[in-house]
This record gives sequence, C-alpha cells and structure tokens, in this order.
Amino acid sequence: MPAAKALAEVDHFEPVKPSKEPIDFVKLRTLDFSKYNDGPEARKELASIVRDAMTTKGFFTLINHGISEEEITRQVDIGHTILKRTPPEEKLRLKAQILEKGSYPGFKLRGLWNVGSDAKDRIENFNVYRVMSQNEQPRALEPYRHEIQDFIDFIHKDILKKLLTLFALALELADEDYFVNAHSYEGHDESWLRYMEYEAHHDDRDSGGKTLWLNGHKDFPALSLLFSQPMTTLQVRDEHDEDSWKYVAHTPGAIIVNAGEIMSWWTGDYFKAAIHRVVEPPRDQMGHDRSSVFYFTVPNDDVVINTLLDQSPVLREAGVAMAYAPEDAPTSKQWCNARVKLTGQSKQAANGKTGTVVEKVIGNVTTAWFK
Ligand SMILES: O=C(O)CCC(=O)C(=O)O
Ligand SMILES: [Fe+2]
Repeated sequence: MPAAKALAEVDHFEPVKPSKEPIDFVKLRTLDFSKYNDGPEARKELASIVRDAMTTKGFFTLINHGISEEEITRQVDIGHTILKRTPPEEKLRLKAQILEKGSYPGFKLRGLWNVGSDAKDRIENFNVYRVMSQNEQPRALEPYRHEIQDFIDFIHKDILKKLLTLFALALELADEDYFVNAHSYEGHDESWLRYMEYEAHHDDRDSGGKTLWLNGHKDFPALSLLFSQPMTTLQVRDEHDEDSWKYVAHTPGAIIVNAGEIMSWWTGDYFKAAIHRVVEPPRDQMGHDRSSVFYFTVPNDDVVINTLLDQSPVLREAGVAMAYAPEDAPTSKQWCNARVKLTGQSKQAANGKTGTVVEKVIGNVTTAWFK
C-alpha cells in the first residue's frame, strides 16, 4: 500500500499480549500473495489452495497481501480514536440504520444484538462504505478521511481483485473476471469497512464456562476479511471434527479470509460459509478490550445471486444443485438489506445439525443462527 505522508495523531489502542495457555487451534491453509505475480502456474497453485480451504474449513490465512503490520496497527488506532472521540449524542445522530433499513454505515451502539438467550452484545462498531461522501461522517473521522479511503481502495482494488480472480480460477469459471466484475469498484453496493470494539467483560473471571461475545453465525457477504488480532476469541465450527469449536490463531500482519452465504450460493455450497462465533478469551487475556478491523464484500446491488453451474465445470463435477429457481434468486441488495435487519434479533440460537435450527425466512431465502 502506498505510504501516507505526515500522519494525524491518534489515541493508540494497546492490544492484549498473546495468550500463553495451550489452545486447540483450527489448522488453516496459508495463501501467500507474494507468489501471485509469478505466472499462470503459480496462480493455479494459489487457486488450488483456495479450493482446498473453501471446501473444508471455509477459512484461510492470507499473507504478503501488501498492507504492513504498521498500517494495520494504524487502522486499529484510527477506529479506536473515532469510537473514543465521538460523543454519545453524535453517535446517536449518526447511528447505523440497521433495523430501519438493513444498512450498516454509521455507528452500531452496544446492546443492539442478542447474545445467547439472555444477554446483549458489548460491541461497538463504526462502519463506512467505500463512497465515504454518501454518508455524513463523524467529526472525529475527518483527520483520517484520506487514509481510510486509501486503505479501502487498496483492499477493494488490489487484494479483493486478486482474491476474486483466484476464486474464479478455483472454480474454473468460463469468465475469469466474473467475480471481479460483480464487485466493480465503480458500481454501488453494500460492501463496508468495519472498526469493531469488544468491551472487556470484567465479570468473566468468576464464570465457569466460556461466555459468548457474539452468537454463532454464517457471514452473509461474499467474502469477509478480518485483520488478524491477538485476542484468542474467534472460533470456527469444524464440520470435519464432530462440529467442535476451534480457535482461529493470530498471525501478525495477516488477513483471515472466510466466505459468506453469497459465496456458498454461487457455488451450490461447494465453498463453505463456515459457522463461527466469538467467545471470551483465555484467563491470561481477560479484562482487556479488543479492537479490530474488517472489510466485508458483497457484489454490486443488482447482481442476481445464484449457483454458477453453467459457468463452472468444477461445480458440475461436484454435482451441486442450484441454490434457487431462477425466479427466486435474490439480488445482492435485496439480500443484504433484509439480512442485516435480522442480525442478532433472534433470542434463540441453534446447535446446528444436532439441535433445532433457528431459521428466519426472508422472501425466498432462509438464514439461521447457532450457539
Ligand atoms: O470479531 C470477530 O473476530 C468476528 C466477528 C464476526 O464474525 C462478524 O462480525 O461477522
Ligand atoms: Fe462473522
């Protein structure tokens, strides 16, 4: 990423020290972008890693993606500063229209979502579209506007473009640019950058089991990019190991990539939208806030999402079924707005395969939540 010039001052967020406790980590594949420009064979190899990761765990670790650790730290600090310096009245005025419109830009205040059966979340988010002028931004953001824009633009135009090309290669799509064109930078869509802070639960020390911080769920976008952070809290449910929850390891400077429901529909569930959740950290990391940065990508508003059987010999060979009858397939915008409204609103959660599945139907689309 091109280096920024003189940087405006921030309130530094001091991340927690890595845990020393023994932890059962999920084994994720590593995708190394330093090989991306080494020619067609190297790209094919990277695409085969994407295919393997997506058909098994649904998550992988991306390294050498072009954003340095310092730049990630800087973005965490920017998010922390915006959340810290924006007064409550301004947060309320610039509140994200989540329940009203199913749209994320603005502040998500604490306590909007249910966690488990009788708790509310302790998460604050500040979300931004790539067209930042589309929404009024908080005063505290102004000193960082260009840095945030450069960060989003590099993710969307460089990292996402490479990732989506590899996803197309992994499926041997007739049109290698299909996913890239569906995420045209110039088009409009609901993709968003998220600064997210989990408030420490100071009462956790006395609790026996692990307290949930965010219910189990599948992400709804096409891809989710999580800038790796050191608090051991994110768990993925391993379908291949009796649905057990395993922690995602922190890799300094890496991006943890996972697919959402849009990608699973495109591929007739050949690529997994893995179920994941956030729980309290190990004892030696308790009592500390967590601050992180995410980029969630969805296709342009009018893209109709359905399984790419016609385009992909890999999907035909895998014998997957179409996700929807043609007349039932949702557009990106219909799906996103409807799904965002439902996030965290159910008081129940399901155990998945073995328990009752708590489902919500949106038009012809069904989505579910998990413990
Ligand atoms: O905070 C995390 O590590 C994961 C958050 C998450 O799953 C989400 O925002 O969809
Ligand atoms: Fe998620």
